[in-house]
Amino acid sequence: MSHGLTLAFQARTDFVDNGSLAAVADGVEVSPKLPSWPTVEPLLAVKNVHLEYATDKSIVRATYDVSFNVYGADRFILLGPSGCGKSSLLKSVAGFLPPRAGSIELDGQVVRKAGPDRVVVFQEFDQLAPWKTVKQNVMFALQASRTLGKKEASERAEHYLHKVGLSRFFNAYPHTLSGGMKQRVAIARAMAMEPKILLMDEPFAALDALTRRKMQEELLALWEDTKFTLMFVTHSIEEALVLGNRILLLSPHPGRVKAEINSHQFSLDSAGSREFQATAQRIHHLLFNEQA
Ligand SMILES: Nc1ncnc2c1ncn2[C@@H]1O[C@H](COP(=O)(O)OP(=O)(O)OP(=O)(O)O)[C@@H](O)[C@H]1O
Repeated sequence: MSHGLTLAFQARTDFVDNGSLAAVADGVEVSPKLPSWPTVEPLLAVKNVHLEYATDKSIVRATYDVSFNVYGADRFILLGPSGCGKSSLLKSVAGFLPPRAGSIELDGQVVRKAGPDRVVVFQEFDQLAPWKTVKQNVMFALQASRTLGKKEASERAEHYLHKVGLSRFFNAYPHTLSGGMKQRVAIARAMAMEPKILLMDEPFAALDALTRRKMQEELLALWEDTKFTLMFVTHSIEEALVLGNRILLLSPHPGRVKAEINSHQFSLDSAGSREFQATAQRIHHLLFNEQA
């Protein structure tokens, strides 16, 4: 299956990269100052964001001066070691964690709180209401957010449950589903909201390797189908390369931007290729501060 993006996309990502970032096309080149091309507005603009948590004893800095842009139909990956602030950035974009400094704008509007235009899928299998059926879980989000009335919510829920292969499970309760099926419900519920950006925080990390691979295939097939905008957190280099068209590399705690990489040329089929392995190796070096 091919999920590479068009040449137009390639040009776009190249000219919008910040010259101060190490933009590593194919994992190798640091971008020079680029020529002035027509401007394409980002869907999501994260500018100089510092994130902090105040605990009883101290202030924990989660990220330091992080900037990046996400464009429509990007599969944008946040990749970095444990504790570098990936989930915190996702939470901040979702509107749950206000930046200590800097700004986050979605479609030109400053993000100040959570909203139905940003929906998060988490890693945990207990994201679903256990007392509601699969279909009720999907409908609930649509109705509670006043996105749709009951009839339309029912139709939309069925539509997205079909898409994730759960047509036969509308009336099942979450405890009767496997981990992969629960994640499919969570994905259907999020997609049914038709958010401007779908936020995923290591959604497949708790699944066994075979199911994880299947879910990656399914997510890419969904993306081929609807070309939604995705921001996806992982600490797996392989998962980042397979799923993403652009990858932001973050340094260890507190997270800073190390580099931005174009990875649209890779697919699940290329995972064993020499180019894929070489790029994975270079990312590893970049992440851990070794000579690339
Ligand atoms: N609620 C919180 N209170 C205090 N500190 C927190 C809180 N949540 C996260 N942190 C701290 O912020 C930093 C970034 O955490 P975050 O969970 O965003 O990292 P991460 O890159 O997603 O890690 P992982 O890959 O392990 O999930 C860490 O030092 C973490 O201990």
